Amino acid sequence: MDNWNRQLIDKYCRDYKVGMIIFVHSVDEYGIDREKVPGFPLILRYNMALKDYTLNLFSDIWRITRPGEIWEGTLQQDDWTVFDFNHSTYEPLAYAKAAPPPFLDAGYVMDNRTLVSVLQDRGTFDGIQKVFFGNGLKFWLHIPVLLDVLSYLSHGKLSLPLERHIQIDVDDIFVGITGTRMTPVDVEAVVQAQERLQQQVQGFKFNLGFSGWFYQHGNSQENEGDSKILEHRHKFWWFGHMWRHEQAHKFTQDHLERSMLLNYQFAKNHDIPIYQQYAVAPHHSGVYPVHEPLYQSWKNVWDIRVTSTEEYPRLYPAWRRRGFIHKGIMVLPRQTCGLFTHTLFLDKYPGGRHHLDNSIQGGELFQTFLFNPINIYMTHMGNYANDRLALYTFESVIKFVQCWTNLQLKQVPPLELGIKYFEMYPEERDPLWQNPCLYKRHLAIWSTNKSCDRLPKFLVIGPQKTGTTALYTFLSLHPAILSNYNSPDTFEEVQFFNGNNYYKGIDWYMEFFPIPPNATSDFLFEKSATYFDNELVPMRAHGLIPKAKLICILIHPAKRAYSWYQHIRAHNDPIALNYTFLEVVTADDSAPRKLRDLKNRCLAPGIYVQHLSRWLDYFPARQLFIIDGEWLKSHPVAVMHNVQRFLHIEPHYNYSQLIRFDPKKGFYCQILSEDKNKCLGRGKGRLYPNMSKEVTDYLRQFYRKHNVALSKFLKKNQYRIPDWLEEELSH
Ligand SMILES: Nc1ncnc2c1ncn2[C@@H]1O[C@H](COP(=O)(O)OS(=O)(=O)O)[C@@H](OP(=O)(O)O)[C@H]1O
Repeated sequence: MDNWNRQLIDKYCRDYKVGMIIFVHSVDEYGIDREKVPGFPLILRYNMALKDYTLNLFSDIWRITRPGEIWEGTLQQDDWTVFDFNHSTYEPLAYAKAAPPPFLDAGYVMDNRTLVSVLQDRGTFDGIQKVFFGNGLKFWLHIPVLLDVLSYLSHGKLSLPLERHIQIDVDDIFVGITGTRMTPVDVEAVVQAQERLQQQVQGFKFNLGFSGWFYQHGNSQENEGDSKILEHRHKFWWFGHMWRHEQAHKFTQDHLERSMLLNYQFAKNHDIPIYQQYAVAPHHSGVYPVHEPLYQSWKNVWDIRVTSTEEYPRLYPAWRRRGFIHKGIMVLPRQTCGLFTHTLFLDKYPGGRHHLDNSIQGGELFQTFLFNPINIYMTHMGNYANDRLALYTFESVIKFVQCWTNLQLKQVPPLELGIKYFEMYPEERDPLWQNPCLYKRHLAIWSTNKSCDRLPKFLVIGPQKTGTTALYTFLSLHPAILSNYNSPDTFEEVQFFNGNNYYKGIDWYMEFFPIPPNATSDFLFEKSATYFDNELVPMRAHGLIPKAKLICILIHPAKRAYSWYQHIRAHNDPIALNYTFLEVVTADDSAPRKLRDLKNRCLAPGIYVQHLSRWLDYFPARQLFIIDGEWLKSHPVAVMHNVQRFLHIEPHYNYSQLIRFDPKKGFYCQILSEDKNKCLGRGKGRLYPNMSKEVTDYLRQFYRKHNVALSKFLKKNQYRIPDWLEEELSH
């Protein structure tokens, strides 16, 4: 780094007490095995092979990481950097011994001293705290160390809690083919393992999921195993499934409720304690993508409030899994423990036993514990039978976690866990619905009678009062374009992606669309003029219909604001009736709150550049078409020609045969017959006085900088500049 930049960074770090974390790579140049750091009493020694790694017991950095153990044996990489220093600012964080390099030169002399592989600089030398890692994060122990370093250098701001909540679901406790199910000795082993785990995980109990129909469906020993489980039933938590383990998405609510009721009755008959308000669905089916009847049946039969899945937003990558709340049911992310329905024996473990052991000893499973304050795991009954792979896995990883970390493991009932999760991650409460057809796994657990063809291919996004209804009407005249059905509340607008309708889910949304007779050539669409300026809509629309095209209309923002004011006056808005347009747009901080709110609702949508940028954060510019609203009024035939080209729609219609200017209305209207037109209602194309010069000047000033920015934005993204904007900027 050149000197000037380096000085700037150093000053920044000193002034704001910002620390540095430095990963030092060994120099890959023959003959260079050590270097002095210029200006520092520090020497880097390169390309070392190390063994027997240990942490400095006396460092005050440790929070999550627990020092005191030795990671024995030779470490994998042989290009470690170690640190020699000569100043009290330095304090070792980790040490190791030198291991013989893989290719020994003649005359090689083993260095038996303790070598420093992670070094803290307390900042007394140059005023900046630093931590040097003599290698990257491939060595597992550097990951918890890094977490502690982050916490330390951020003065506690970047810290994960020490508490780790754990829940282990044993799914399908009676389900499994003969020969793979639990026998009485397996059940005893589970009970004993649970007792051991209770010493390490406060409040621990296995959480057993059952489908009653399968009870006593194994061989005689396995049936005894089933009875044994019930003998011990009060030692566990239980959660209900479908009676015959059905995949929820294939069934109606009626069927699901009957199935759940049978299972419920089974639990009652066998005195199984079910009071946790938790359930999971076989194969994640119906949880996500959401099958509404499952949620409803859960509520009706079991009063379920919490569930978990690996499928939201997608199975891979596991670290991106999130939760959401739907219809009052908390859906928590479930973690991967490395055991699946089919992994029944340790020697059949995919990739071999060492693969599982690596995952436990610092690898994926260990890191899952490390990074997630809340962990829900699931395995199936078969992994508790036979060689009891699940018990081995969980007991080993918990032991490992306790050996190398200070994490406090505990378990709380699922409802409490759900509440805790969303207190920790409130931003995850709202779901982000995605298109089930874009992911094979989701498609496989989505109802076969649903189809993504019932989702729009394009959206007219607004903003309000720019001519969106006229465009909607003109579009609907095209034989290959099908609009949504009307909503009883919001008429031709569905208003799904903004506001509370979004929480009703995608089934609700799809009900607004016909099943297109020809899915490839037909274009479903909807227009909701309030989409344009809503903060959440671009993200949500992109989540569900990322390939959709978008159309928006821009008129002069002052004109738009005035039309909107007239619109809400016509709808008897008390504030708009009480205040003139000038009073609304010039309301300052001392004005009543309701007036200020109205002003904001009136003017904010017209800051077009802000909203358009947000849309382009999610959608590529080529998917968005911008119409000059003045042209839509005066030359709608030409505009519709361009819209059809943008949509690539066939057949290409000449709109002069469909619409014509109606002198009485003063706008273009649909041609019904030679002498009859059908125009938009009285609410569109209202008559009202012109804006006063005073308010025109005021708004011109108000929007000036936004319009300048808009023009730059449009140019940058290769859009045509609307005539009204050209003219505005020429003033
Ligand atoms: N063909 C045709 N017929 C009638 N009106 C037309 C037409 N083309 C554009 N306009 C202009 O559309 C304005 C209403 O805009 P919107 O339909 O977007 O309003 S809304 O947001 O849906 O309420 C409406 O605004 P006002 O003039 O203020 O009523 C019209 O100027």
